[in-house]
Amino acid sequence: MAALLAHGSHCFYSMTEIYRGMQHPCLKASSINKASNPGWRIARAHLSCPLSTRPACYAAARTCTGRLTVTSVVLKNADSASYSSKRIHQGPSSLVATSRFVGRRVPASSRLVRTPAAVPEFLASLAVSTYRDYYVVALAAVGAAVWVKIFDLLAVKGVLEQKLSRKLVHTTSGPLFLLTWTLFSAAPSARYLAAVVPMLNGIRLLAVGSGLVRDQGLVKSVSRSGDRGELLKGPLVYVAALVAATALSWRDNPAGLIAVSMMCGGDGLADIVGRRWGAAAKLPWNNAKSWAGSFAMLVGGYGMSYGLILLFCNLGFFSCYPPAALLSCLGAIALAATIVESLPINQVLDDNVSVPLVAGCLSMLLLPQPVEAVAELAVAATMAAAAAAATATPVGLVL
Ligand SMILES: C/C(=C\COP(=O)(O)O)CCC[C@H](C)CCC[C@H](C)CCCC(C)C
Ligand SMILES: Nc1ccn([C@@H]2O[C@H](COP(=O)(O)OP(=O)(O)O)[C@@H](O)[C@H]2O)c(=O)n1
Repeated sequence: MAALLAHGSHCFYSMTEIYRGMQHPCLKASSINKASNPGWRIARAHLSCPLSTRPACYAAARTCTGRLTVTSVVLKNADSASYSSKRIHQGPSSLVATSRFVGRRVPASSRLVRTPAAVPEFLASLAVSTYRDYYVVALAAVGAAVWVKIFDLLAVKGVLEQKLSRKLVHTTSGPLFLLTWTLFSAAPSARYLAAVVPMLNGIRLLAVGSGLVRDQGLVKSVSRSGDRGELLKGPLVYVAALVAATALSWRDNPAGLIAVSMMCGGDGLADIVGRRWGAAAKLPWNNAKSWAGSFAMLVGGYGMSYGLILLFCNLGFFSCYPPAALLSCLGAIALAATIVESLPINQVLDDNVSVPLVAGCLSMLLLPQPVEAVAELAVAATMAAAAAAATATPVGLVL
C-alpha cells in the first residue's frame, strides 16, 4: 500500500509491502547490508520528495525520478515480530528514470531506535503479515455482523424506528465496507478476498430469507415488514452490488466508490429524508417520491463520493484528479443517478441495481482513468527531474 502526504514544500511518500518483493522501483536494488544488519530486512521506507505538488510527487515516486531522499527505513527482525527503525539522513539524491538507490552503507554507528512496543508494533506486524488480507476479511465479516446487530438491538429497544434502523444499515454498511478496502494489501488477490465479505452476507441473507436458517434479528434489521422473504430482494441485491463494485473496480479507479456512494449515501439518505420531509412536495412524474428525497439523494451521493475519492487518492491508490474536473464530473454523475432513482421503475428494476449501475458506468466514461492522469503527471515529474538531476549529485543507498 502506498500513501503520499504533502507537507509544506515537501511530499513524504511512505510505503509498506516492500518486504514482500513488492519493492518500490527506487529501492529494488537495495538489500540490507548483512554486515551491519544481520537478520534484518526492510519492512517499510519513507521517501521525501521536494516537488511541490502531490501529483508530481506521486508520479516521481512511482517512476523513481526526481530528487527523492530516504528519510527513514524500518527494519524487521527476521526471527521475530519486533521492529526497530533506523533513520537515514541522506542528502537529496538524484534519481533518473533507470537508476536506483545505490551505494551507501548505513553507518554502523547509527543507533537502532526501538519503536515503542504494544499496539503500534502489533498493528505493524499485522500490516506486514503474509495473512494480512485474511485478517482484514475476518475483521470486516465480524464487523458486518456486529453492525447489523447493533441496529437490530436499537430497533428492538425502541431507540430507533424499525424503518429508520433499516435505512441506516443501508446507508452506512456500504461506505464502512469501502473503508476496509484501505486495509488490504496490494496483492492482486486482495480484491477477491475483500469480495468475500459481501458474499458471506449474501449467503446469510439467502439462508435466512429462504427459511433455511432462523435469525429474527437479521429479519427485523433489514426487512421493511418483518417478512423474511424480503431479505431476498433489496438486501440481497445490495450486497451483490458491493461484490460487483469490489471485483470490477476495487481501488484501481473511483467508479466503485461512486457507485456504492450513490447506492448508500444517496439512495439511503433519500429514503430517510424523503419519508420525513417529503410529503408536501411529491415529484410530478413519481408520486411515491419527493423533491426533498431526491435532493438528499443528490447531496448525499455527491458528498460521500467526493470524500471517499479524496481519501483513496491521498492514500495513493489512484491519482488525485484536478478538483474542478472531479467536482463537475461528480455533479453530473450524481444528477444522473438521482434522476434514475426518482423514476417509477422500482417494480421492474431494483434501485440497488439501477443506481450503482448508472453511477459506475458514467464514472468510467466521465472520469479519466487514473493511469492517463499518471501519464500526464509523469511527464511533468520527468521534466522536473531533468531540471533537478542537472543540479543534484548522484547519491544512493544500499541497505
Ligand atoms: C437493508 C439493506 C438493503 C436494503 O436495500 P433497500 O431495499 O432499502 O433498497 C442493507 C443490507 C446490509 C447487509 C445485511 C449487510 C452488508 C454488510 C456489508 C457487506 C459489510 C459491512 C462491513 C462493515 C465493517 C460494517
Ligand atoms: N427520491 C426519494 C426516494 C425515497 N423517498 C421516500 O422514501 C420511501 C422509500 O423509497 P424507496 O421506495 O426508494 O425505498 P427503497 O427501494 O430505496 O428501499 C418512499 O416511499 C418515499 O417516502 C422520497 O420521498 N424521495
